[in-house]
Amino acid sequence: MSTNQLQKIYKGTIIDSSKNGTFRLLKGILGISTEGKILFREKEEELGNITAKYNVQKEQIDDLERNFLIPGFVDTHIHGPQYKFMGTGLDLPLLKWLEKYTFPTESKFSNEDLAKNVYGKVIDQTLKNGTTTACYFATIHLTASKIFSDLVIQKGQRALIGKVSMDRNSPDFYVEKTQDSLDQNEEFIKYVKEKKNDLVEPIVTPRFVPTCSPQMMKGLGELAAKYNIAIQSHISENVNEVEWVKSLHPDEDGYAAVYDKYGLLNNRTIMAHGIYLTDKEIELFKQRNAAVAHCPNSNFSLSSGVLHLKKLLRNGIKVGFGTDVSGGYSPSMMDCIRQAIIASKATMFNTKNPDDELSYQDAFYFATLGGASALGLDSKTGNFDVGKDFDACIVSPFVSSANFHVFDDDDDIEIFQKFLFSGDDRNILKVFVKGRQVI
Ligand SMILES: O=c1[nH]c(=O)c2nc[nH]c2[nH]1
Ligand SMILES: [Zn+2]
Repeated sequence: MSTNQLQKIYKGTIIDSSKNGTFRLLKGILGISTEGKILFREKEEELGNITAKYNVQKEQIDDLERNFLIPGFVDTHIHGPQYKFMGTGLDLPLLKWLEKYTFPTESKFSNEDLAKNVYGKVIDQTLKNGTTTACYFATIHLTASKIFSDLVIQKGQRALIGKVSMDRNSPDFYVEKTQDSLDQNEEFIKYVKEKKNDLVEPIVTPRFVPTCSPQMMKGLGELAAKYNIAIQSHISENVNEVEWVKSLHPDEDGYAAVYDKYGLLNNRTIMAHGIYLTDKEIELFKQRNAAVAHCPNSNFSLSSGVLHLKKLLRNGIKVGFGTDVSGGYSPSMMDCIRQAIIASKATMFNTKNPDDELSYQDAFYFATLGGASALGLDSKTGNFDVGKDFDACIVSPFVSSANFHVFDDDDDIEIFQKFLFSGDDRNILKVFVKGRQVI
């Protein structure tokens, strides 16, 4: 291997999860290539051999000292435009919340200046919080969605972006005609694909069954198949929503069956929430190898309910974590980790089964590699396996502004837990996506 392929070596504490979800803490070295890929992941003792093999220069070695390296977070469900009202309007349950706050705000994204302003800020804010991959909903507006994709590319985040589709049961100021929507979706898909940016992809995005007619869902299923792209939507988040879907589709065998009928439930599908999925629907998810985005902050904030995460996992369902800004009030995946752990404890209070609790190690996995797998991106990101892109955060537990302190007798695992539960973006010093420093 020629020497110019090696860009940099990080030496120090490297924390991630293995493919099977095992928590790993390595005192080691991580080699990054000039293309931003991971060249090697070795124990520190190998530094001498590696130095000789790659003719490493001193200035190529970055000693992390007491800082540590973690994979960037993967937010599998976030609404870019809703960043505008994040932290407000959490007094209503889903359907009323959509009507009173969400649709009026999203409808304003016909304004390109507003789109530039809000989309720029949500990308900056999530990157600052260590989210290197985000799966975004935009709005129904084609131009604003294009602006969103341009900004993501410019700022260097890895992302899936969907122009939202909705042609029924929507206010007259925020609704599309079916064929117009399908045409504009196709234009958006082509627009993003033609950028040939290997970090950003389009994703087919029916808002949810109540706002999408059968013709719309059928057309979107066909677009996803034609362009071989991913699909995202919402499912079984709220009891009234589930009842509504039943009344709209009385002949179908459940909410998941409606998506399935229109080709929207497959191994590139990620559905947010899934709190009220029946056993039969979980089985259908399993058969289709579809994923669930667990959004605990939103589930609490909109009083939707508590997902029985471990039940999905025991049934072999792929799961990622999502902030669901702004049903969720935090853009941070560390908040999501904490709320997922709390949600699992709430489940355990009911079931009395200690195995229903989520460990911090597992929560960290779902916020990184688990999310990448749920989005079909695990060959590229999610941990520090050789050959993947270097999507990472350098974390410092020692910044003076931090929300916690480290004491002399704290070991690495304790320091990591302090960061995970009590830390925040002040501890995230640098963020990289495919080797490019984006923060
Ligand atoms: O949390 C949610 N946020 C939304 O914007 C939405 N739309 C449909 N269902 C939804 N759930
Ligand atoms: Zn959502």
